[in-house]
Amino acid sequence: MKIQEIAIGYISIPLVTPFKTALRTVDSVNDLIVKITTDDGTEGFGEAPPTAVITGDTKESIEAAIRYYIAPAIKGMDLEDLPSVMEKMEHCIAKNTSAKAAVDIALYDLYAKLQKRPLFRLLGDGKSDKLKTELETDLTISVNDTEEMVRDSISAIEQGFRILKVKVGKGGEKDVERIREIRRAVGKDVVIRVDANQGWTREEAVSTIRAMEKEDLGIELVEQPVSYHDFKGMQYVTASVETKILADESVFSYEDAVRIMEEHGADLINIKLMKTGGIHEAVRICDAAEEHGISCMIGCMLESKVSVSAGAHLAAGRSIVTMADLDGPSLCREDPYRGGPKFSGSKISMQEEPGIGISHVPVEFVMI
Ligand SMILES: C[C@H](N)C(=O)N[C@H](CCC(=O)O)C(=O)O
Ligand SMILES: [Mg+2]
Repeated sequence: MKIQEIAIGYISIPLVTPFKTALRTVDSVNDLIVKITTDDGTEGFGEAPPTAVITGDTKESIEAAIRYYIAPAIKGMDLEDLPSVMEKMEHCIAKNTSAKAAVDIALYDLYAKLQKRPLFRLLGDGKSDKLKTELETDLTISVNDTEEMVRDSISAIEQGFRILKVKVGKGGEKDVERIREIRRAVGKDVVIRVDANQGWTREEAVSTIRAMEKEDLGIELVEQPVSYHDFKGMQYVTASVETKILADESVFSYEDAVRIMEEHGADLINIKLMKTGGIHEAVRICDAAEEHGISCMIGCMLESKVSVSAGAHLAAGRSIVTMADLDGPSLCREDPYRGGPKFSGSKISMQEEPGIGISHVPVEFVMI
């Protein structure tokens, strides 16, 4: 099957509440959607968010990378030789991981449709007994005043979430207060993950995490305590606290992941398709993590159901993925799509439709 047409469009979905991290505040998802059609008329869909503060990718740069570099490089190629298509895409332009992810997701969607199999079954690591048909995602609690975060946490529990991903990174002592009050309000059985989004210095990270340990706040993990390029800082924090440290913004590529694993820059890794440039590189990271015995999370940026579903397929297929931060659709006020995994509160149920499963994408596409 040859790649015949590539088209792009945009989707805009308001969020239930503003999404606030140490890095940014946003109140809607505004993502590029890509549609790729093969010469037999099969369609595959992908998505990319412009998360400029993390990936460096903007709406304009994502569109330009696809229009002027990726599309001309891969049009006409045979999808059955997927590794060659991926190699061509990787080398036609450096970085631009969100643009690559959107195209990679659409290509994997098509590839699995051509095999008439759901993507998660194709991505399985051979341990068929480990394939998951249901995932549990956490829900993000934005960083705000403590009282508001407590209210949001209680509301998340009332909606059926049992795992909270609490955003901090805005003042160490204040962050300890935030987590203390949330723990007090939700009780001891709720899992609390803490994400500092690079908001602390090394010293602040260690003293803040130790304070949480001293108060026995029961934190499952702390995500990206320090700046993404402070590798020594990541090593220092990981070695200095009992709590597990999860690398997010520090790991984009396979090489980043291997360095973190071999040089103890973190205990765990958060794989996001928008950082890896899609499923192809993400699978390589899962393979390496398996070799090193390092558990992974599959996370998402502020994305809607097309690309978050692709992340769910990867999480379901790979046994080394033990945690899901795939709450993009839950943060959106509406679901404009049809088909694909079912997102119902904290539960994500995989379906047996071929490909990723998304069948209706209400976007005006323009051929490029
Ligand atoms: C949406 C997801 N739960 C999340 O928190 N992702 C962030 C980055 C999201 C963004 O700024 O778009 C993360 O894990 O750091
Ligand atoms: Mg994070």
